[in-house]
Amino acid sequence: MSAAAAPKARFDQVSKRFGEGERAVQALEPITLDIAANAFVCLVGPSGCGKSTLLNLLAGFDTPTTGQVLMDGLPVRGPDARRGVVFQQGALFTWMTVLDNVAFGPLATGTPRAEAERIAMGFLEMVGLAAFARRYPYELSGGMQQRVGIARALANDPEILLMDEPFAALDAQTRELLQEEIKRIWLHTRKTVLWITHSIEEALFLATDIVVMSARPGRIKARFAPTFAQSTAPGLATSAEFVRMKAEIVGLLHDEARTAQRQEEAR
Ligand SMILES: Nc1ncnc2c1ncn2[C@@H]1O[C@H](COP(=O)(O)OP(=O)(O)OP(=O)(O)O)[C@@H](O)[C@H]1O
Repeated sequence: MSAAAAPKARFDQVSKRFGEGERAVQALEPITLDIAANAFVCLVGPSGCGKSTLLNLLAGFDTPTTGQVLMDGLPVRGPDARRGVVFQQGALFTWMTVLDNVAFGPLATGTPRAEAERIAMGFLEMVGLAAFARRYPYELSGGMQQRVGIARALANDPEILLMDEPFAALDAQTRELLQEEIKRIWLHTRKTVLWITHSIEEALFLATDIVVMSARPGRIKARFAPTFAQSTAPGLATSAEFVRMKAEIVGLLHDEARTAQRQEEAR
């Protein structure tokens, strides 16, 4: 019998507490979570349950209070290019062209300019923005800027993509189109992804693994393994299995959202 494949990333009994004394916030209870290589993991949970905290710990932006965060079995000690991060707002360099934004990572690691631009153009083509390479971010819509952000993250050839509500600021139509694009890119690259969303439909559409978190202090309440990420067929959201799973996750989140609301009111 073959041993189970080692996870790409692991949260090993990771907890996080912010601050000291009476004002301290226990953001995460000890959490153990494996992220398999090539998985598309979506974190869902009520506001303030610690989703961004978890993602930031894996990014290396912060350190756990207890436990450890591992990538390929080794502790994460700070940000590095093997993990690419995309935030809610693209955080592009406003003074650089789209091409230079995407070429920035390869240039920073010493890739000659011609080669860096070739790499950047390849990813701009992948997100459908090759024609906008010489434009500046302010000339692009919010959705286009997010696509540049994704191309920029991919250009660094990270082993894991960390996406903190990357589509939250977009309108519903743009969001749907970008979800299709992300699915296409994931099917093509099979990058390991950790993705935060408040949209259960988005999670069902994209994820191979949905992790439902409880209200703060964050714990893992349930996990689901939907199969819709493998399919680009139209009408997935109306299939019986999609509707059933969505209802189950909505039900689980309902009580947690109530608890989170009460916590907010008590603050
Ligand atoms: N740097 C910090 N200092 C103090 N408290 C913090 C800090 N960062 C996060 N918190 C608190 O930790 C808890 C978890 O926050 P986090 O941003 O991880 O939640 P989230 O699930 O991503 O929320 P949302 O869905 O609203 O983005 C919250 O109560 C938040 O106020």
